[in-house]
Amino acid sequence: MDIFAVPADRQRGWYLSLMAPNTKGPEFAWLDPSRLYCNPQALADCVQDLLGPFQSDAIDLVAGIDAMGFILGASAAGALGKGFLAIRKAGHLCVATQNQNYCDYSGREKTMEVRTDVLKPGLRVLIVDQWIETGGTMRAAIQLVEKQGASVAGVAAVAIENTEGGRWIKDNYRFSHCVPQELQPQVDGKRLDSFQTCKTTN
Ligand SMILES: O=P(O)(O)OC[C@H]1O[C@H](OP(=O)(O)OP(=O)(O)O)[C@H](O)[C@@H]1O
Ligand SMILES: Nc1ncnc2[nH]cnc12
Repeated sequence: MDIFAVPADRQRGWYLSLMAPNTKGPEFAWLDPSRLYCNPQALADCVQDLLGPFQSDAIDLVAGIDAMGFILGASAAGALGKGFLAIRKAGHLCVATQNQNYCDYSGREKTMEVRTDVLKPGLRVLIVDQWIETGGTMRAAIQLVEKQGASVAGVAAVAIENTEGGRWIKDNYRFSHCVPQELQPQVDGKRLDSFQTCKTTN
């Protein structure tokens, strides 16, 4: 697989085939999307697809979730000409923070935090993360933004799995993702046909 190759037609979600399957076992997420960020056209198209549904929406600030959400979030902020707020896993920020406990796909209890000197009522925030599986992580980020009185303008991730938490997000917020309808069953089944190519050529 040439990870820098770009197909001539660049069909919607073409870059999703750059995502790599988990080869390390059940303690890890079932795939790693981050190889697509190495291809500049893939990253640009992914960010454009994430921002498409928000074209006519007012967004004041983009928030990205620690860690991989920083990459897409900061890219989206740059594309929009807006600032970027880091929502962090707890224990890193040396300033006053508000915390939120949550549970993610790993089943482990976690805490995330955000600084208290940026968010305020009236601020419209687009929250970006790499992936939404159970939705626990994104829900915690939403709670942090809303607890400080800001509003969630939308939620964006490469994929939103069809889980209870994923559906809750789609039912309650404006959202975007990059998965074409015909690929969604593969995402929900946690196995992409494109993994076959990874296996034979990597
Ligand atoms: O919907 P959920 O079940 O809550 O899972 C989604 C979260 O899990 C992944 O991050 P992870 O914590 O693995 O960390 P990383 O971003 O540092 O890779 C992903 O990027 C989301 O942040
Ligand atoms: N990065 C990721 N890839 C796939 N599934 C996930 N579930 C949570 N994070 C994920």
